[in-house]
Amino acid sequence: MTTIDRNPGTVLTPEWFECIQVNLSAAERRAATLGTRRTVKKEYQAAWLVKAVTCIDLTTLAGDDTPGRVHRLAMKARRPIRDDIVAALGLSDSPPTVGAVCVYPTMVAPAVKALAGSGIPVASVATGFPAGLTPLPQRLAEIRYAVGEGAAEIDIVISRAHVLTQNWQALYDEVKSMREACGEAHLKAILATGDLKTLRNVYKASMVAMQAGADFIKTSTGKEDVNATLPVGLTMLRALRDYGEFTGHRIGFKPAGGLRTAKDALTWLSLMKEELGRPWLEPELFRIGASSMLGDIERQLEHYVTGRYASISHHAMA
Ligand SMILES: O=C[C@H](O)COP(=O)(O)O
Repeated sequence: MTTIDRNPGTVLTPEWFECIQVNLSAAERRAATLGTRRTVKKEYQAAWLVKAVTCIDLTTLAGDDTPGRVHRLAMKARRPIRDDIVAALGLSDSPPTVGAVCVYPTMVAPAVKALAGSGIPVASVATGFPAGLTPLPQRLAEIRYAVGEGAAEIDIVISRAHVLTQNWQALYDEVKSMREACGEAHLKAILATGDLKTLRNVYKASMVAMQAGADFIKTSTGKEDVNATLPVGLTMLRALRDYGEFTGHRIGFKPAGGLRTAKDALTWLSLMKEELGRPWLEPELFRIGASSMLGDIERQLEHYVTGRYASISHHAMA
């Protein structure tokens, strides 16, 4: 795995975002053509789908999660594609694994245990996920708990109120304190973009989170009414690119929520490649947060190697 230098952040610099304008119809137009204009076929599509698998944060974030479910998910994370398909793809020497397994804090320990020796990191949501409305000291304590249990990545949620009231200093201070609580664990800042009302707010929140030291910016919790959309993704990637131009730092991106199909994976990979180029097609800089996308990808790969579609019930549900 390539190591990317962590984002040290900057001081809060409103000049980088306060006058930003985002053209909604241009963003929507661009998003609408992405899945049609650029299509990858046959062996290229298979290669892209394998790439997508390596970038998945395989997720379970349900009230009825149990150590047993997390264990099963971890086994799927180790072997996300069936052995016969992997063999037919010629990948048996280095079978793909997923980018990470993402769980609630109390499920970190079983996940770490089940993934021991695999090199697959455990990501934990924290900070009062999904609403983020518990008091800050408890939110920071939750990060420290998850890190103590062995989480290598922490998916924090921001206080949407700070964005909706344009209180950039409060948002910056919050994310910076969370980054400090993370220590060596990487911080992914979930902006919950479906709650932020405008693309301008999405751009500004992205920029403030990066200035406060976020290693990744992530669209959604999967629990908002509207989760990852392409116009939002495009806006966040423009902020990420601008931040890179200002600072020289590469920040990761994670669309999440409602992404279910192989086609979704291909579309988001296309967006990454067009906006940021090849370096962002690696798990160090790109993750897809998904609880139920892997089954469709495996099915498409099976079709590629056998020429037939298996029933969806033949594949694992993740
Ligand atoms: O962070 C990941 C999301 O919670 C996953 O959302 P999903 O269940 O809609 O795939």
